[in-house]
Amino acid sequence: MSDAGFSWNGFADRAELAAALAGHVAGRLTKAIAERGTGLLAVSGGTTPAKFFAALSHIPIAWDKVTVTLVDERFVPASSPRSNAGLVAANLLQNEAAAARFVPLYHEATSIETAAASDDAALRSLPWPLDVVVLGMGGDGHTASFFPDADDLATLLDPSSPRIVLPVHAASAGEPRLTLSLARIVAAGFIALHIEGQEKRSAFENAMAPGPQKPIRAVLEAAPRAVEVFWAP
Ligand SMILES: O=C(O)[C@H](O)[C@@H](O)[C@H](O)[C@H](O)COP(=O)(O)O
Repeated sequence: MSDAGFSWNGFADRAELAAALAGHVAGRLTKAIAERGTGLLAVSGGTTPAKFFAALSHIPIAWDKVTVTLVDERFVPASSPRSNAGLVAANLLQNEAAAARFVPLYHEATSIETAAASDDAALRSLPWPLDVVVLGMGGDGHTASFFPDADDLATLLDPSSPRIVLPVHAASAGEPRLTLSLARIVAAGFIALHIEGQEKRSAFENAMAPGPQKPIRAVLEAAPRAVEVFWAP
């Protein structure tokens, strides 16, 4: 299956997907390091990526030249079981990948707005654009923390936003979120969407069908290059 906005990569099982996606990401980071001396990777959290993270962590690339950050983060400390930073620390920043520099999004702040503003300033020094971004997707068609019920969703999805990090309030999100802006996500050299299971496949196909635009389709339509979808049953 292929479409202008995406290219479909289906796998027989989740282990095969994890190995393939890890290989693609490692290759893209190696190419970036060769071309510009550094690699910048943003990954998503949630329950899907752990196997992919483990596979990537074992691949011997020049991890000391790679900066890893998050596509989005729940407004919780790394010690929380809800923390994406905690997930990345436990599953990706291990083995060979332990040498990478990690830039988290969460830090204590009086509000999510204050945290997003200080993140926005702090992350400006990273070697943008992203070389690789790995997105997930919820059954409601959200990606990153672009939840369909988010306050001011239009700001989050603004492809011309000057912001790097934005605050998110969405009843369905569980807690306030910090997210990379769509503008930064779609500027990545390689954009992967990692989804697993029939429910997510159906949700993706529904989001691509004519009808009210879901956030995942806003990302695909704003991306200047096809998004590589990685799916296994
Ligand atoms: O913080 C998060 O939860 C993620 O960044 C989010 O965008 C995730 O990719 C989707 O919600 C899918 O989550 P699952 O992998 O748990 O289905």
